[in-house]
Amino acid sequence: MALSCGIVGLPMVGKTTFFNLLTNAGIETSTFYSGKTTTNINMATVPDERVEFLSRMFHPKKTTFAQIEVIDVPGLVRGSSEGKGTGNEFLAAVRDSDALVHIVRAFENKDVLHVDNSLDLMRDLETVNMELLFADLQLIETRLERINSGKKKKLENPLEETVLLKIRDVLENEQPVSTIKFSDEEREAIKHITFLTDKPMLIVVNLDEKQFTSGSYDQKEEIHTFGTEHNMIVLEICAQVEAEISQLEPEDKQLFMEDLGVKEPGIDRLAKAIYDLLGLISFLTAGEDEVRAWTIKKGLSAKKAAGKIHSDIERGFIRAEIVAFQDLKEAGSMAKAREHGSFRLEGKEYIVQDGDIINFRFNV
Ligand SMILES: Nc1ncnc2c1ncn2[C@@H]1O[C@H](COP(=O)(O)OP(=O)(O)OP(=O)(O)O)[C@@H](O)[C@H]1O
Ligand SMILES: [Mg+2]
Repeated sequence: MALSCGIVGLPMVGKTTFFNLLTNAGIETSTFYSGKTTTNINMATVPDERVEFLSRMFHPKKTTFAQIEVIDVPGLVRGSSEGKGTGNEFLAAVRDSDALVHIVRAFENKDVLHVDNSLDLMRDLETVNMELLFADLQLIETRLERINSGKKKKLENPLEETVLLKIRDVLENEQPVSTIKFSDEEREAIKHITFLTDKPMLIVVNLDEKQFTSGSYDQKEEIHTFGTEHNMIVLEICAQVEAEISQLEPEDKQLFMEDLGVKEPGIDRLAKAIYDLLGLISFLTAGEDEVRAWTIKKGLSAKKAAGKIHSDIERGFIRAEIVAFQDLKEAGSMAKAREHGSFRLEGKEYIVQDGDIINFRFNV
């Protein structure tokens, strides 16, 4: 299963524009708030110069980059607890995602209405965070009702109700679930429920061209302080211009990016931030058939990493033959890397490192 991230934010902040930028989906955006209720789901390719390098070296039949599933839901409106708006219902679509990308609007654009009629990043951030919190509260209420409706009660883990009540208290004090320390038993009792306010979150500030090139905008400091205090990465992008640039021919692309002062395209920076946030790394496999990047949790053993490719390789694992990407790149060819003694044979307990190029030896 691919890693997934859900894009949330107020209406008209550039969520779909950002989604298009990441996935090249070309979904129509508009300057007016249509109240559209479509959820867009598509895959974003994680750019990886190592894959490109290996692909040039091996000329494989197939080159496969890592992918991230991106889910774009309609904007959230304040007051879902009082039944306002429809966007909030669509949060169900992002409930199972691995991380949330929270877009806030900094861009000035007279043609695009702001739902609260003014620009205020901190207010907007708060509004959306509160909606996520309400959605979690609603989930708890529904669950508690079901438990207390009698029939189900004896089937459930008796601890579940206690834990839910504990979480409800925290949410009612306007604190996210992520602030709660659970014991292992408590985690176990609620493992079938996922909370939006428990998910790793990335803040993406959507700037206009002027703000982006100058690097300054109102409340910049506040938002970065908020990010630091809440363990959230803050990324600044100019979704609209970057989306336009991403449609250009490669040569023009480079030119316009330099013009805008973009050193790294939005998707590169987002992917890095998400990998960072979730503690992920990539290892690579390379051969004449396929060059491919695989995404795993940091700290995984070689045997477990093999299972990512196929359960047979995990089960029949013998050894992993590994060369670090950097060593191969410096050597220039597999043969040279071998001459330099850069190849290592590692056992099943070896902890896979980012950029390891691995050839698994196995026996089935
Ligand atoms: N960085 C930017 N600078 C200027 N205008 C922008 C920027 N990003 C997006 N816009 C404009 O804002 C408008 C709304 O964008 P978009 O449709 O992506 O928002 P949305 O958050 O998906 O809205 P909804 O909640 O209705 O789905 C579009 O006209 C888009 O071109
Ligand atoms: Mg949209």
